[in-house]
Amino acid sequence: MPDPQGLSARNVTLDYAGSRILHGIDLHAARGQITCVMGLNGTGKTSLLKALAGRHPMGGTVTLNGETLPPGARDRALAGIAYVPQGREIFPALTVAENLEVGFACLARSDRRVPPDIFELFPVLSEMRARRGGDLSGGQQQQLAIARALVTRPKVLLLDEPTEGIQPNIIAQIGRVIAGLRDRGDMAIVLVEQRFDFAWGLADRLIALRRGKVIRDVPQVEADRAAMLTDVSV
Ligand SMILES: Nc1ncnc2c1ncn2[C@@H]1O[C@H](COP(=O)(O)OP(=O)(O)OP(=O)(O)O)[C@@H](O)[C@H]1O
Repeated sequence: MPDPQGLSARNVTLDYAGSRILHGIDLHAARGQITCVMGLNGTGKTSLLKALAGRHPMGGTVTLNGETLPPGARDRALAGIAYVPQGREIFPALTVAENLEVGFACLARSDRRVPPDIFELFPVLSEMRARRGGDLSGGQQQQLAIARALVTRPKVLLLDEPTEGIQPNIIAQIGRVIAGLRDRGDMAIVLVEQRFDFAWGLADRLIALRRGKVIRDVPQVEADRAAMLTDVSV
């Protein structure tokens, strides 16, 4: 029985300059699970995450644990939605510590500290606290982007292609961190991912998008690997 707690989207639509990109998306990302969204390039995966994060105007509704969320990135962040964008968006001239502190903006003053478990999850960030974000490798920047999102103690973590441009040993490490966050049981994770095997290995639920519509939405244990692969790559 899936946990009814989590993030639900109903009939989400999104337009760019009058051109419809998302055509009424429904999804539920349960707390304590990884919901993986896959699909071809340009099919609307990033747009969907931006809509959920309040980064782009959308139609439809988004609820978190049954409460309807307001529009807008700041209010969604305050409600517990954290977004790790494609390309990471690290501030290159700020140090690792300063990049992490960017996450403080949506925390009460008394909560403005980096939880110590962040450095347990990403020991390299502890070693590199004083280094500039721009001096980090791609894999280190990805770890910093996820850590910055975790600083806000989110209820929902939206991850856009965290393995893009990253070497295989770091991909495996990032996979272990994402699985570990899921296993804590208190967060709904939505993962947009192009690497099929990575997604297949991590996901509890798989959603295939095509041309801005959900064409498959299935628990991983019930999914047909070949059918899913066809959905997201042909
Ligand atoms: N700011 C924008 N203005 C206009 N069109 C856009 C904008 N951003 C994306 N698009 C278009 O919207 C469609 C969906 O793009 P989106 O980036 O959401 O897809 P995606 O599935 O994440 O692709 P990718 O895997 O390449 O990142 C594409 O046709 C893209 O060209």
